[in-house]
Amino acid sequence: MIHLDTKLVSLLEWIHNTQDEKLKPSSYSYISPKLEVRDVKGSGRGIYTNGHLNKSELVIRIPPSFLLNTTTVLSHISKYNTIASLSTSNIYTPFETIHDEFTKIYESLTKEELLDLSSFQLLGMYITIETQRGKSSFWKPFLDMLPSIADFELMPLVWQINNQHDLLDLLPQPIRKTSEKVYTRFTSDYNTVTALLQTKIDNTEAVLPLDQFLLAWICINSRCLYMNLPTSKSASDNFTMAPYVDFLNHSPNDHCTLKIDGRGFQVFSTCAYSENEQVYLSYGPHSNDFLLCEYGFTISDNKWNDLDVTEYLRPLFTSEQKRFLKEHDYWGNYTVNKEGISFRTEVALAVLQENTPTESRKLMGLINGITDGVVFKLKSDILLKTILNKVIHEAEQYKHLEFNNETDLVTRERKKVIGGLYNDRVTIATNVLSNL
Ligand SMILES: C[S@@+](CC[C@H](N)C(=O)[O-])C[C@H]1O[C@@H](n2cnc3c(N)ncnc32)[C@H](O)[C@@H]1O
Repeated sequence: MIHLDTKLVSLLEWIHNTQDEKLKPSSYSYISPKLEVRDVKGSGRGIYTNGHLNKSELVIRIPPSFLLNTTTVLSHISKYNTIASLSTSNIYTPFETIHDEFTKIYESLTKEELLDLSSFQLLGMYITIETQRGKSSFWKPFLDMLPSIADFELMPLVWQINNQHDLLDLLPQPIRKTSEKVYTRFTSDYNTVTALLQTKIDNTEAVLPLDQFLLAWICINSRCLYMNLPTSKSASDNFTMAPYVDFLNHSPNDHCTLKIDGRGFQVFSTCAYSENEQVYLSYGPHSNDFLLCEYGFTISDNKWNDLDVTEYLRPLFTSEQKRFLKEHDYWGNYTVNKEGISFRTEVALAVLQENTPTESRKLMGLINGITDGVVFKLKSDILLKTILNKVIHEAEQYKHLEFNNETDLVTRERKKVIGGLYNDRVTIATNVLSNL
């Protein structure tokens, strides 16, 4: 039996709220009675079956009004604002509005200012504010169930915000770069929202504390699901947060599938389940490097792992070779995985063998798919062997981190995960080497 805590009970009651008279019975929220939320060691909460599930069975449906995205946020804000045109007719918003110091901010935002924000910025600001509004927020049952920052202690973004450079310095270089990009995205969003609020209020730091915006931003990043929205400006804005669906943990293999239509967000099983099985969703074909930087976790034997060898190859190109690669869109992102080398890497290794690549018919033959590039293979393999041996040699020096015995438990777990990333690198490099 699971312990259904009171917050979960409130969430379920809220999700099943049928006050929205515009909803037809067929589009009411639905959570299969054969599902339950349980704590899962090492991965927060997850969804389990408590009975047999058939293949292709509808297991969850969350109607549009309970999805948190630009459409619903703009509809809710427009209740405090004269920007009626931002409200969308099929979104239920409570008839009674509760006014407080925070809703004054909503009142003061113009349509242009709101529409200028990206989805991440708008939702980051909204979640940070609504969390502080407590009981006055329509979204309280959902916000109460979001994780805490402690759930993201493995995420390098958190180390960076806390200035833990000693840990960041231990990361393999390509992963540092990935994490740097996440940090840049975060700071840009935080600065944009802060700058906007500074034009409205005097106490921006109190309304938008860095740590709370950070948590909201990470929750969005790790729980958003992509769907087309009428209010989105770009493809990257097309996402939603979906209560309850967001308890699904990731597995590289699909165990359920999503369907999005006018009735909202629906989840169907893609295989039969027995009782007591965890129901997973694949977040995408993500390597451990990506999962750690974007979601704060890694998985063992991840079939999507790859090894980025760009930094080993980059210094070897002459300026002419570099220009050639750029012109043909093959500059950077050179990877190998357990299956072998990517085509980009194969092209890069071939280019290194041609002093005047623009004049090489062999090279163009390879790029255009006319030849199989076998003429380059011998030298490519020799160079690749040198690089992979270097990767292994470097990684061997950090692998021990996986078995560190730090007294501080958080540091121990963080170092373990770093050691695991080096181990992943050794595994891939060894695999590729054995096939050369
Ligand atoms: C969409 S949420 C899934 C529900 C989440 N476990 C919770 O407690 O709310 C995504 C987050 O769950 C955790 N997670 C998901 N899949 C995981 C897995 N396979 N192993 C470890 N943690 C996982 C990570 O913290 C990730 O950022």
